[in-house]
Amino acid sequence: MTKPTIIGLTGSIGMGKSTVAAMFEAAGVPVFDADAEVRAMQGPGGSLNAAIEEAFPGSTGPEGVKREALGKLVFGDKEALGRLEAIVHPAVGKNRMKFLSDHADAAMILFDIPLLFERGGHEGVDAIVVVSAPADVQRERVLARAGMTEEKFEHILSLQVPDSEKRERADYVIDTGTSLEETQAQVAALIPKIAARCG
Ligand SMILES: CC(C)(COP(=O)(O)OP(=O)(O)OC[C@H]1O[C@@H](n2cnc3c(N)ncnc32)[C@H](O)[C@@H]1O)[C@@H](O)C(=O)NCCC(=O)NCCS
Ligand SMILES: Nc1ncnc2c1ncn2[C@@H]1O[C@H](COP(=O)(O)OP(=O)(O)OP(=O)(O)O)[C@@H](O)[C@H]1O
Repeated sequence: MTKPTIIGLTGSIGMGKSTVAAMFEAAGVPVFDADAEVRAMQGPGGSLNAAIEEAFPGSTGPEGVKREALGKLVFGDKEALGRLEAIVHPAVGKNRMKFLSDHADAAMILFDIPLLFERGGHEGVDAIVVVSAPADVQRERVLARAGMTEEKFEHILSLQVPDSEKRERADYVIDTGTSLEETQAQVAALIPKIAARCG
């Protein structure tokens, strides 16, 4: 049996990863969403909550991890973020391997991984797709989110490989600074291209 072609989808904060991943999924490509995995493992009864509570006392409750409060603790404190990542990332990696074996017969699968370059995940994928929009569009989108501040946004940006570098390292770039329809058309055109390149 041939192995599925693995697409690694990434992009900086607010660039449109989740939106573009949903477009791939609607086109029939199974999607592994790293952020969604984290949210599930940090939700009510989540498997990571006990370890996170131990490392960050008071950071969880019946609703699971208090994300905004934990974000305030770790975004701005590299050591604290490192401790959180050491709890979260191995669990995400394990789930990704399970997803891969569960979809071993798919022609193509997509990993939506915000920190693909930062964590070296790009080495395990067949095609890297970066979602990107002009910086002013990104800023406007992110600052419109509840609980977001200029300071938090700048700090998160400083933790991520810059958009310009991501674009350079991409096999394909999807522009999300345009309408959703135009982005959708780019996704529809890209799928057969990746199939032809990797198949
Ligand atoms: C600290 C947490 C609880 C805050 O949750 P919250 O819902 O407020 O923010 P959210 O997860 O949507 O992240 C906001 C933005 O920051 C980015 N981000 C999150 N964690 C990191 C990180 N470790 N390094 C760089 N960017 C990050 C996200 O990709 C997103 O663009 C959460 O981000 C978390 O658990 N982060 C650590 C796990 C992680 O690295 N997740 C991202 C990749 S799987
Ligand atoms: N052409 C477009 N393509 C993608 N998203 C768009 C487009 N036009 C507007 N948007 C909006 O931009 C936002 C992008 O958010 P999305 O959650 O997809 O980004 P993300 O990269 O997954 O964010 P994060 O890094 O914070 O998890 C959505 O609200 C989406 O509706």
